[in-house]
Amino acid sequence: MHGGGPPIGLRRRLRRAASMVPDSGLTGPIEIPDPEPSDEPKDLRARLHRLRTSASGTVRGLPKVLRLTWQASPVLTVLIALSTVVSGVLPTLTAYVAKLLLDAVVAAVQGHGSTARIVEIAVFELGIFTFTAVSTALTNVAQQLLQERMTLTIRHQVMSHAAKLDLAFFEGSESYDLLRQASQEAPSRPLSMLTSALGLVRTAITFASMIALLVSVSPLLALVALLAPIPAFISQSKYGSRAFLLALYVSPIRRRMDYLNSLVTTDTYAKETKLFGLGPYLVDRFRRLGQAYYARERKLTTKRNLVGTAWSLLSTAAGSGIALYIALEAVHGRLTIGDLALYTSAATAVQTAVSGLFTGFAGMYENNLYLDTLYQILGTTPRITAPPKPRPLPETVRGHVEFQDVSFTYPGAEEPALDGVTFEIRPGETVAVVGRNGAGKSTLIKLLCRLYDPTGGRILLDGVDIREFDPDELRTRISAMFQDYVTYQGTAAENIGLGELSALDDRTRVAVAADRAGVAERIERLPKGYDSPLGRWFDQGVSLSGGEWQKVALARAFLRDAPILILDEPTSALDAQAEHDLFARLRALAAGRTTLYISHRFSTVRQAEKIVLLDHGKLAEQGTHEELMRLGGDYADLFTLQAAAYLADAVE
Ligand SMILES: Nc1ncnc2c1ncn2[C@@H]1O[C@H](COP(=O)(O)OP(=O)(O)OP(=O)(O)O)[C@@H](O)[C@H]1O
Repeated sequence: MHGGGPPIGLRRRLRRAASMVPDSGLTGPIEIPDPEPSDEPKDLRARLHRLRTSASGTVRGLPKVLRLTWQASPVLTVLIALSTVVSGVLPTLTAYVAKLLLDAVVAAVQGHGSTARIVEIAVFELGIFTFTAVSTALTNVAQQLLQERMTLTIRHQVMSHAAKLDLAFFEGSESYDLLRQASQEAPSRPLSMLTSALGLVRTAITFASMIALLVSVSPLLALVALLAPIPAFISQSKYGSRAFLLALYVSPIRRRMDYLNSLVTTDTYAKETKLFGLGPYLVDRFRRLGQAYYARERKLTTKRNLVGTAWSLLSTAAGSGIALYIALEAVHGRLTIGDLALYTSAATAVQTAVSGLFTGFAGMYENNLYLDTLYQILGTTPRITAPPKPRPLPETVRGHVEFQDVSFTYPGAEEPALDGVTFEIRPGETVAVVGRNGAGKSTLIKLLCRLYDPTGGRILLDGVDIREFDPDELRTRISAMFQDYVTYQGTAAENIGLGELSALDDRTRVAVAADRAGVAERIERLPKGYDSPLGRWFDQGVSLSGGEWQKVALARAFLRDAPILILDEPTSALDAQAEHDLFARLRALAAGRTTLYISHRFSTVRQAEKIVLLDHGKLAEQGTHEELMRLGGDYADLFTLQAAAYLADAVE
């Protein structure tokens, strides 16, 4: 188990909670599972054991937190630690000075004390109050600054680490929550963890010094002050841990509520929700989920507070009994009025300290669980890395690509996406990959870009296994447009320039790339030309059509002067004319470059020098258009099917 990870019992319960909530966010039952675990022994020994396990896990999480806060700012960390110790002693000191003052006043009233002594104590008290105020202010400043520093440091760490992670991490289903939590929740956690831990230290100091002070007055009083808060402590620990469990159990429900909320309030979904009339259905589901969540929360909050109050009344009764006893003792002169005041403030302080101990620990425990996700992300190492001695890529890559018996199965998948694929692309050749949906075409491209490594076989570039190169360097020799290309919220020039960072500000190169993609004229017509912001995040952003966005993405791919060009369905959103123009230009563009494109449109596919047909991950046919037509196989069938549809339309 991870040092600070949830104990195994909790993990099991969480898994069960997750499995009890339906996978779909849209349908299925909405009830929340009961946070009370039923399959775990509830006797005292089992409870103590659970407490010990979670306590040791939490304590083991501390050094890592200290390292994080130290990294963020050593000065602020020391400042906070110092002020904690000081503020731990201050309440005891204040109580003691108050006792001295009272005793001095009583003595003066009885005629055997001096006013000078009272003034002396009052000045000392003023000093303590001033010191308390200053140290509280300093602690607040240090805490706020440290929080900001920590948030920046951790978000920076998560971002720079995420930038190095493999595509597999992002495409895996578990990563979504991890990344979201690490960037949204985790930054604030280390400081809360540290504050809770320091709070514990402070409380412990107050507690110990108060008890010591009480012992000096009367050991019996010290014992009673120690025992009185126990009932309150027990009820706190019971309901506090339940509240935490509930929070964890309802998080899948809250996530679903967030999702439903975004479906109704986000522009991208608005068209469909309106057309299919989903609004009332989604809103009602949100309402019912919210009700179930609230009902459970209400039950727990009410019970926790009512039962908690009942238990703490016991403590209060015990405390008041003692206060009465001291009062009577003071009347008889066996204790002083100052002792009575001291006991009153000590009893309150000890009681607050006891509940503080619990809250502090519960806070640490909870923070530690969140931090676990942070460590999990920071501990994930990319698998696709450069070999110890990467082979340098030649200055001019010829672009000779060979797939040799390449197989690939996605992590967690049962069926292979590619199965023993062997084919060759000669330098400068243009190859089209065709096949039905899910045949493995995009997977082929991901492997060539080394976004995944084959599970079997190898891919050669100019005769060298691509795993021998540094993947980052390899990727500089490849330019690609993916099926799900990105629409950046930036200007037209930036949208194209991101294809080659060194050319980001080179307006001439950007314009040439735009021209190649057939979008130059459209960009020039925009209000600010290449400086027009695209996308709706901007006040004056221009909304491009789907096909225009695709041309911008193509321009981005064309900007990079790489020996290998990969286009995954480059014309899916283009009109017939634009598609024709693009392929007419592609010939010139692809000259001297190895080009691989995926397309479902056979009119464009037939122009390729070689066509590769994938079927269920296997290479089924390859050759030129004429060869494959003569073969009369799957390609010929698909081509004829599409051509017949066009012809039928033409005849009608
Ligand atoms: N990230 C992934 N994790 C698991 N399985 C995946 C992943 N991506 C794709 N697959 C599966 O791998 C198979 C091949 O997918 P791929 O995207 O390569 O198909 P394709 O030929 O490009 O399809 P299309 O024509 O629809 O774009 C599919 O069965 C798909 O379900």
